[in-house]
Amino acid sequence: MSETLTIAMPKGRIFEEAADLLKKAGYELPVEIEKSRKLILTEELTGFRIILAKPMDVPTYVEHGVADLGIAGKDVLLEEKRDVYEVLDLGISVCRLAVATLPDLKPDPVMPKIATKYPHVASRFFREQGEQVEIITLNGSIELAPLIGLADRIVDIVSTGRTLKENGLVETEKLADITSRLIINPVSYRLKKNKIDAMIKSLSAVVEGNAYAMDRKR
Ligand SMILES: Nc1ncnc2c1ncn2[C@@H]1O[C@H](COP(=O)(O)OP(=O)(O)OP(=O)(O)O)[C@@H](O)[C@H]1O
Ligand SMILES: O=P(O)(O)OC[C@H]1O[C@H](OP(=O)(O)OP(=O)(O)O)[C@H](O)[C@@H]1O
Repeated sequence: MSETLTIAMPKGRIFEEAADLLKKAGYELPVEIEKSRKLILTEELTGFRIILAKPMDVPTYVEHGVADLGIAGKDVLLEEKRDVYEVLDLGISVCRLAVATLPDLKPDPVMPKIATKYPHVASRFFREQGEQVEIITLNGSIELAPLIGLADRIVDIVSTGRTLKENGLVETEKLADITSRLIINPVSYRLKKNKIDAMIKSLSAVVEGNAYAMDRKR
């Protein structure tokens, strides 16, 4: 039997763009993937197996080798620092990690509070800036924190800037540009090198084609 490749795909907003890339690269996805509640799906023809995971958990599945490959946001990789190879910038789910605040807020002069879903990234950033802060970890709706008096600033994803604008917040610093990446388990890469290299090659061609099309649009 030919060896199976298992890929951890993030549910949620990355899924559609990632699925589109895979299809364009010649990897058919199981037909039921759009409407099923199943979390493991196999493409019958190729034996290609897909597990559907929370975006933050994708690197965990790949590090432990239960998935050979995965697709994860750079934000997640910066936060988690897992033992995986990051082999390709897929150029999808483009956004940035940034600091934002209310424009007229008087920050706590002793120990400003920073609300975020990315406590490690935020701690590193403020440590490097030489600023002492208290990190408050939240799981979502981060923009709420300064509005309700829980934090002085936030570190969060900004894409269109609409969420900041509609909540009267302003971006003050950028921490990192973010896109989704293809990650690989180091052992899988040794054992299934040919198949994985073939996938990297065909995905790279699609990513390059997309970037070229974007450039032409500008
Ligand atoms: N507004 C956005 N625009 C573009 N990309 C984004 C945006 N927000 C997040 N992302 C990227 O998409 C990834 C997944 O985001 P998503 O909101 O689906 O996940 P999540 O917030 O971790 O999951 P959940 O909402 O299920 O808890 C992030 O890790 C980031 O790389
Ligand atoms: O700049 P924008 O285009 O407005 O996008 C940014 C928003 O998108 C993400 O939130 P998400 O929708 O994932 O919800 P969450 O707050 O529950 O994480 C992020 O956390 C911001 O809140």
